[in-house]
Amino acid sequence: MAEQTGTDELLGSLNPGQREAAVTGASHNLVLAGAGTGKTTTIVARIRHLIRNGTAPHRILAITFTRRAAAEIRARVQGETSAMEGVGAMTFHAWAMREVRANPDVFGYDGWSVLDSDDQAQVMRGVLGRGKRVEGLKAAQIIDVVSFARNTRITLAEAIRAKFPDQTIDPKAIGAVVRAYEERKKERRYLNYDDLLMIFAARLADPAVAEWVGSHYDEILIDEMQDTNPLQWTIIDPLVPHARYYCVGDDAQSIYGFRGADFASIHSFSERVPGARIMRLEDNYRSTQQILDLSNWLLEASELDYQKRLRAVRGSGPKPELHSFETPQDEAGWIAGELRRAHEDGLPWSTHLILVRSNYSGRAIESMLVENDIPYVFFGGTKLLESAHVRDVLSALRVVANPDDEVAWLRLLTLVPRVGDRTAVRAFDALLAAREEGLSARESRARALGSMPEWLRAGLDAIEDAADRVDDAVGRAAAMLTPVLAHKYRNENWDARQRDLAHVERLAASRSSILEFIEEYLLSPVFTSELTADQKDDDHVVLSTVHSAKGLESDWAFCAGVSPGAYPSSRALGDVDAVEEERRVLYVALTRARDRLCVTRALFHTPVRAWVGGPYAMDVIEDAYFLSTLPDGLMAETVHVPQRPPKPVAPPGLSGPPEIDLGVDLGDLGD
Ligand SMILES: Nc1ncnc2c1ncn2[C@@H]1O[C@H](COP(=O)(O)OP(=O)(O)OP(=O)(O)O)[C@@H](O)[C@H]1O
Repeated sequence: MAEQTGTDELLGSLNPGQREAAVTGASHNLVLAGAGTGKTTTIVARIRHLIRNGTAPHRILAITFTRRAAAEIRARVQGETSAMEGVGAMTFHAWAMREVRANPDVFGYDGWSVLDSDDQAQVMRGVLGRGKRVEGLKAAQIIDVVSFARNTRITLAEAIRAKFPDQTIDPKAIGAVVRAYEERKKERRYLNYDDLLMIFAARLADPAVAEWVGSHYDEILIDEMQDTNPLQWTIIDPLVPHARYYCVGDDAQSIYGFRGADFASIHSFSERVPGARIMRLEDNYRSTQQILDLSNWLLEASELDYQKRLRAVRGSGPKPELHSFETPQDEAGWIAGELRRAHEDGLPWSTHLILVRSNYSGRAIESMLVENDIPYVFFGGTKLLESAHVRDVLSALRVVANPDDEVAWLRLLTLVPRVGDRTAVRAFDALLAAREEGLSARESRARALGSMPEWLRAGLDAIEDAADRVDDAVGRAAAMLTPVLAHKYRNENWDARQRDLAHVERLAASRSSILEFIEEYLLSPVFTSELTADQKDDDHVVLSTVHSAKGLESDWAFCAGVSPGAYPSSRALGDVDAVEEERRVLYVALTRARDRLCVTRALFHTPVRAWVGGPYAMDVIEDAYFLSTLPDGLMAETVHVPQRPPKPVAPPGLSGPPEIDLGVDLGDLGD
């Protein structure tokens, strides 16, 4: 294809390398670049450039890693002009879901419902409870290893060896359990996230289907290419002859290996996508050179050659700070204090980003932010559709959308006062029997739920009547269950939970079916605090797990919990690839700050030693700790010794232990 020539004002602000990457005329392209070098900026410029040169927005598809990234690309492409509206931007799962759901004739599986990980574990527990056992593994671990096998396209036996190298578990027992689980899924018409990708990929293997799907798009852009896995490649490969690919990635930011991502695949990109042009960007526009020196050092300390040395366009700034505390509480308290001080000095809350390793470690910071009245959004906190009260309401919608959905039925039925597990199972069996006789869903409910309160049947019928107005259906489900939920959650913040239900109703507006709505938000979740922040003060601090921090940046970034046993995680020790992935997690965290980077850690706290635990001794953990070889001069170090109040000394007249009668007064029992 000839190089395109139309211009967009955004192109004028790019450097020559970025500009070249944005206007490339090659059919397939890979932009391979380090943190903060403008990959997202370049994708946005590319899409705008394509549209200016005549590509219809709806023929452009941008695949992103999260819903948030998709929304950002859409917003930045559109800018002020409606001419740019209509670009598809979504995750791989959302894309697969959309194609599969929109074309049941091509893909099948109409009316099958998608389970999230908790529900999958529930189904697996059901299988394990029926006499099948795997010593040493929990339901969720078996689900994980199956998913790993499918995403990396290896056998279950290989996945078991990779995931549990030191454990003596019986692979045959896992095999038997997994077979039973798969049968159960089929009976109940359940799909999981991987199934959607597999259905899409399996049909794309038919060249006629690939040609047809490819004909919907002129260009498919993929962000965060380093985190694509072999299963996703089975979707990418068949479309190579039919669409143009524009992929963007950074091998040093690959942090999803544990889910099967294979960053090496971007090194063989030009073999997999013949004729692809590879372009590199090296100038970092985000951070000061001192922040990049630390990040560069971290990568250079690796045995792998990442070939990355970031240069700061912005020049110098203060050294990154390293703050050591006695306990995680001291650490969180100091961060909250810094934020408050900065705010009092006139800096907006949005100046700050706090990065944590896990949801669990985020909670300590979260409670400190609440205590200090600091508005925040937590990317990585509770997912809206996974919180208990929302799942309760969704169960009523799910049984209407898929009457075979056992997990949802049992959840719904056990919400009914005085209905326990046994009664719920009996009612479900009666429902199945009625359906097997050929009764409709509504007739089956009328027959099988005879002993249940009238509101349940009437409520489900009302939801079914509104099934194609999904927000109305959500409203009806919430109204039906409000009395029981208000009681169930009476001591657990019911008011806030009710607000979440109103959010769910709002999100459901304009969705075309219950299943589509639920799947969309299960596959690309929103966090509860994202929704409440919309309504609250717009100015807020962002607290994020590093894994949810892709693409984020801020003037000040606090990387919390950078302690021995956390970087690398002691669970990764002994596995070279896993330790390397831990390095990249820290690299992503360090490269988020523009001006001030504060790395914090709790060093002397004995419970930390107890938590890290595992088979490794503390000296092994300390040796592996990335910052144990930190050269002098890269960071400004402060050790915070807590100021404990002095112990009061008693005057001499008060000393000498008195003898105190510690016995209880027995009253007249002693007589
Ligand atoms: N040519 C440029 N001139 C000025 N600023 C730029 C330029 N390119 C990018 N930037 C700015 O640099 C910052 C980083 O850019 P961007 O987020 O696009 O990088 P990225 O490569 O996607 O980063 P990461 O992979 O680390 O998330 C942004 O604030 C962006 O506005």
